[in-house]
Amino acid sequence: MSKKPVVLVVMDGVGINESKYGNAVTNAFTPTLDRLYETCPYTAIKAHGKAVGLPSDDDMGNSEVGHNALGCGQVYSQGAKLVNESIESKELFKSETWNALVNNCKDQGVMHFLGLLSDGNVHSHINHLFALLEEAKAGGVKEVRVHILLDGRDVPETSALEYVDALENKLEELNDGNFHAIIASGGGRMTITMDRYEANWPMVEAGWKTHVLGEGREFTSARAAIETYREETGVIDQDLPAFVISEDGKPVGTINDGDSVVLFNFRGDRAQEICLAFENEDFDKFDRVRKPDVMFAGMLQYDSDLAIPKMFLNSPPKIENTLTEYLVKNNINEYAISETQKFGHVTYFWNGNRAEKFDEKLETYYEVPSDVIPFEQRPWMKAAEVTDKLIEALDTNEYDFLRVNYPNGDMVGHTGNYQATIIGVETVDLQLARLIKAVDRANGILLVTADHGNADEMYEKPKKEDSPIKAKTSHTLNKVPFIIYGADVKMKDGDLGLANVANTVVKLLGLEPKADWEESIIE
Ligand SMILES: O=C(O)[C@@H](CO)OP(=O)(O)O
Ligand SMILES: [Mn+2]
Ligand SMILES: [Mn+2]
Repeated sequence: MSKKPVVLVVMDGVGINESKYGNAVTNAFTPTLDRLYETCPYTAIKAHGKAVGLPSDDDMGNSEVGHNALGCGQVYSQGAKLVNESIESKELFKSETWNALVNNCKDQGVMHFLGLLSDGNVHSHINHLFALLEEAKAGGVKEVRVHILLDGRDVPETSALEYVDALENKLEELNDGNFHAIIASGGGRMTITMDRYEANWPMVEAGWKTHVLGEGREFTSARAAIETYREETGVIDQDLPAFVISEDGKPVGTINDGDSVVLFNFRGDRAQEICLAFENEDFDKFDRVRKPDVMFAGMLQYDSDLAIPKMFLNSPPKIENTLTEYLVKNNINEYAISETQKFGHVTYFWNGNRAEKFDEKLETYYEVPSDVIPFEQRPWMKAAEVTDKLIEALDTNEYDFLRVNYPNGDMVGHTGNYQATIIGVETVDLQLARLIKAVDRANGILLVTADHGNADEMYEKPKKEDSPIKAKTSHTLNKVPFIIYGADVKMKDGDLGLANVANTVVKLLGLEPKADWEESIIE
């Protein structure tokens, strides 16, 4: 077996885009990446759509599906697709869980729907909410409250009103003498409720106050809240403050004993914390003030090892037979590192949404705490600290396979700040330069890739030639690089994607490629 350690770098959100327009990758000063492209075998691989198990090729890639594909070598139907199918076939509404939720609240209580309101299809889809509303009415539910998280991160940065209007129209169409559904609360997805990896619990606390307790600045409609906040703050949708809808000085939709609550997001990282707040008896992350006795369910089970949440409307994809599982069986010693914002990406998503390790001895995780600050103010994030630790690990010569996620291209890219994103990409390039030296010392192999694009397209495509520049905050449909440094190998041509990486790693580690995975990228 080869003794060369393999180091894999995920440059989160760094895709390949031929156009230089608003391209914070090609317009950044990246001497290291440039040198790698000039001197190493490389190819471009798919990171979006069907290649990563999404419903269609119009779906941009994202970290969950990207890391799943990288870490398991197979293409699984992902949450977005599974939920579409179970809604279309009506399986979801025949489920015991759905019927229990409806029966729980139809005579006395209220049904609450909470989630991200857009058609981004990364965490949720507005059509799923519409189907839930229709079926709640058909099932005899009389009172419904909708708690909306505004997106602007998977969809254009100031598009919230389009989705709010669409929802208000839907509610108007459904409301009659027997059915009464209204928006009750909301706020930007980066200010309340949707924190991840315990980076910022106060965000979840703010969400709890808004949705459950009905405490916060009051407005008569979601539109009024959004318009007022936009005027007062000038921030984009994801950062809009929280709001509570009230009538005659009273919030219209607090969450109370006997109610049913459905979190309609299907992706797990940003869904788990609020689930814990609803479900855990001995919860200590913040003072809930009041914990209503509700029937709570998620669109999916977000973590099946830890059973979060306990009730769910769809089973998650059962991702099995992963790279880590195969490597630890072969006694390969692994090391995984990132900062908080992407820590679960290189551990939990990488291992097929698995929180537990396969082998405590052979898997080492290291998390560098992220800043809690808008990342356009610190586009370098914790990249240097992450590299320090990674180099330290590599220098021990104890690890055979090391992986790292640098969040900069993505997390800074999502702010829509072009200048900061260029600095983010340059930061990653600087880390690659440091890593190459350490890889040389270890006589190792360095793989450089990404999970999807983001920084490669920082401006929306102009509608007309002279349209003003509009920032783009979402991921892209572009391919991502796959570069191999330190090994004399030949790349295959053809239609390759993220799922082809696992067998490539296996080959470079000198192991037998797995026949039931997508083929390796190298001959
Ligand atoms: O921030 C997030 O939640 C998503 C975008 O919705 O980004 P990523 O998939 O890169 O984590
Ligand atoms: Mn990502
Ligand atoms: Mn992202």
